[in-house]
Order: sequence, then C-alpha cells, then structure tokens
Amino acid sequence: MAQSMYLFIINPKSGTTDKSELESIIESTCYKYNREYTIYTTTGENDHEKVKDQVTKYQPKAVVACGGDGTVNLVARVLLDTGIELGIIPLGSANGLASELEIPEDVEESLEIIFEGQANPTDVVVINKEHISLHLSDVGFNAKMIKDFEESGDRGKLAYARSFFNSLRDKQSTFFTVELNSKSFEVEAEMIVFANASSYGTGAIINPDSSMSDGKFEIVVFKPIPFGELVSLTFSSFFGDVNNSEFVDIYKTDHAKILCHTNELLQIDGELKGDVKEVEVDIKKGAIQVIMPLRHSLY
Ligand SMILES: Nc1ncnc2c1ncn2[C@@H]1O[C@H](COP(=O)(O)OP(=O)(O)OP(=O)(O)O)[C@@H](O)[C@H]1O
Repeated sequence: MAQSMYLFIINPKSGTTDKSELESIIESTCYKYNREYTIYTTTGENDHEKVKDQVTKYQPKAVVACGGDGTVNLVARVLLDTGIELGIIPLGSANGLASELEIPEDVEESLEIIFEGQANPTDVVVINKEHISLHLSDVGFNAKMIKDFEESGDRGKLAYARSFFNSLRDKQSTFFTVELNSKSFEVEAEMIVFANASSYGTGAIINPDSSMSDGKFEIVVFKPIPFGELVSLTFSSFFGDVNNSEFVDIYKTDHAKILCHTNELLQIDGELKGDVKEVEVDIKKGAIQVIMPLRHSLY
C-alpha cells in the first residue's frame, strides 16, 4: 500500500451529527486530491488493538479520527512516537481539541485541512503513566459534570449545558496536595485541571497562556468559588483572563503529582477513567504530529 494513503477511523456513535454522507464525502474528497484511503468503523470493543492492526497493515501517511475527543485520543495512543500524522474530522459532542486548533465542524472544510493543512509536532500529556491527554483532563467539578452528562443518555451541546447546571447545584470542594518540581503545597479546590490546551469545547478559556508545543503543561487550580462570583469568573473565562482571578491559580511545569485527600473521579479528554487517589502528570514533547490549519504552523 502506498505511503501516501489515509486511514479514516469513524466513530458511528459520537456526537449528534448525521454521518450518513460521511463516507461519500471522504470518497469524493480523496478522489479530488488523488489520495488512496481506507475506512475503519469503531465498534466500542477493543478499538485500540483493531486500529493498531489497521495501522500496521496499511502503514498510512495519516490516520484521521472522525469523532469526538475520545476518538482523537484513541487514535493518538496508537500513533504516539510513530511519526504518522493525526488528522481530525470533529464529529463529537464537544470537539475540544478541534476547536482549540480551529478545525471547523463542517466535514468538507475539515477534510480540506487534512490535505491542505500542515502536521505540527504536538505535546502529549501522560497521566499515571498509562493514559495520554492531548487536550484537558481534570478531577473535580468537570469530571462530575461529564458523569451527569453520560448518565443522562442524551448527546449534544444542549445536554452538556443541562449537565453543567445540574453539577453547579451540587458543586463542592475538597483538599489536594500538589507536588511540583520545586515545591509542594496543600490546596482546597473544586477542580484541578491538567492542561495541555487552553479551552474547553464550550469556548471557556481556562488556561490562557498555553502552548501545545513548549514541552510543558499547566496545573489549573479552581479554588472554592462563592456563587456570587461565578458569573464574573464565567465572563473572565470567555474573555481569556481567568489567570487574573483570585479563585484560579495556574502553574506551568513538566512534572506534577496530585494527591487527592478523598477519592476523585478522573476525566481525560472527555472520557471518565474512574476514581483515583493520586494523579501523576508528565509530558512527552512533540510526540504526535497533528494536522492543523496552516495558520497554526507557528502556534
Ligand atoms: N460503535 C460504537 N458503539 C458504541 N460506542 C462506541 C462505538 N465506537 C466508539 N464508541 C465509544 O465512543 C466513545 C468516544 O466518543 P467520542 O469522545 O469520540 O465522542 P463524543 O463523546 O460524542 O465527543 P466529545 O468527547 O468531543 O464530547 C468511547 O467511549 C468509545 O468506546
């Protein structure tokens, strides 16, 4: 098989977008750009091994994740350190990484980027030595919101908003010990984010000074926020200046260990990983080649 071929991984269950035309749009666009391609549809069972088998079989130039952040994460795990490029057709509920990289949700437009864009070395956050995160992972408020969202059985942005308000009602803080390279401290927080990127798919910017290529990540600590201050913090997040809030502390580092004083639900790129007492965070600089719009080539 030609080295220039493209392997498309389609998650039929992600998001709410109608995917009935997807395969024919892929076919006509690959025809237009004169590229060979093949499609693998995920099943929800052993997809990591099956995608790995497909990559071994076809040795593609790029593997294109057609789904949400979970699908992107699945493909990224297979491609880590291989040099094979990762493309994204955002078809999830939130599409956090795609929106970070300004990859549009329109299928034709995101496909154009696969062939007209550029692959850039991108950092990968490693969590507890077994998971990777390209986007944002956290313990606390957001993980509980994702749990509420999944348990609701609904999909899409509206259901996300509903879960956000449900979780807001029950929000609570707990204690953590944060160990960084040079210091260790205890903090009371409603949420601690392990951030490779800057903003959630909803558009809330929680880590304004992020770079996905600097070999560093940020620990973003959301301290207990009185209800009266929530609106102003929400505005700050949309205007990208949460770092000036007295309720948010941000630490840039390349290694961290978080000890949770009570069991905490961990979420990684939108996928729940169960309760943890400890989160060890490391980074692999430039470990994955992500295809993004040309204007991101200097990001
Ligand atoms: N054929 C399938 N049937 C059921 N579940 C599947 C199937 N294929 C993949 N999955 C599941 O889909 C989940 C990943 O979904 P993904 O994150 O891509 O979409 P999303 O949750 O809608 O989007 P986002 O994470 O952006 O909000 C994984 O848990 C995976 O196991």
